[in-house]
Amino acid sequence: MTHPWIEVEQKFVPRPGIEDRLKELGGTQESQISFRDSYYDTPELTLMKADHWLRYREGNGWELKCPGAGGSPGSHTKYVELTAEAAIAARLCEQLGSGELGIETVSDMLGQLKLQEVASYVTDRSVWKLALSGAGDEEEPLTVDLDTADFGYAVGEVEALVREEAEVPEALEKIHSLSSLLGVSEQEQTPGKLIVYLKRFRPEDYQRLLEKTTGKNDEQGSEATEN
Ligand SMILES: Cc1ncc(C[n+]2csc(CCOP(=O)(O)OP(=O)(O)OP(=O)(O)O)c2C)c(N)n1
Ligand SMILES: [Mg+2]
Repeated sequence: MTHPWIEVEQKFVPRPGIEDRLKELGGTQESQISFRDSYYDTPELTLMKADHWLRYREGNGWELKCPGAGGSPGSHTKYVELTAEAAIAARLCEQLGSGELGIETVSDMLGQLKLQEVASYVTDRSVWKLALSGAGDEEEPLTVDLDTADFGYAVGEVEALVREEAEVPEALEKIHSLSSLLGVSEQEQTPGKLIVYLKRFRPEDYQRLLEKTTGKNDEQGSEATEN
């Protein structure tokens, strides 16, 4: 079986003129897309509290982001993204302590696992690719996503996808270099769309998430602010 991708990313607040800056740095706009994400969890937010993020992305299907090994110090995050339904189903059973359900499609297990929709919104995304000068031809360029959610929140992210844990430090170095060229501060803690959505529209759930027991991801939770 192929390893799932490890997604290493840093979010930032897109400042005016960001597209011009990306062009100056040799970036090219790859696509402009629009998609709806619907996030699911138990009424107690068991998954999110354990840093697991289950969503249905229209056009892509089910996706589950789980924490990568080793934690995520600083302002970046690192997640393993599962997209194979059987793998997602197995991880959900494990995480929710339900034992084997004998069901391999996520839609069919929602009811038994008490998973319900907690957020749903459309994102307009402008996708940019940029190779840092000095990087070899064979190097994967970095991706910069400029997102605007339909509830009026804009956020950017610099992202690298790697296959192996050993590639994470190099990916981080590249992300930090590009972030600094884009004028993104190392200390910047920019919340993602879902966190801002919960804060605005599901404040009780947002509080529940903030009150989660101490763990390695608390630093992200406690420092998140809505800009
Ligand atoms: C306060 C706080 N913020 C973020 C997290 C982590 N987190 C929150 S929601 C969440 C899931 C949503 O991930 P995100 O990258 O923000 O979504 P999006 O950019 O639309 O998807 P992509 O196309 O990149 O796959 C995570 C990992 C946390 N645990 N606590
Ligand atoms: Mg992201």
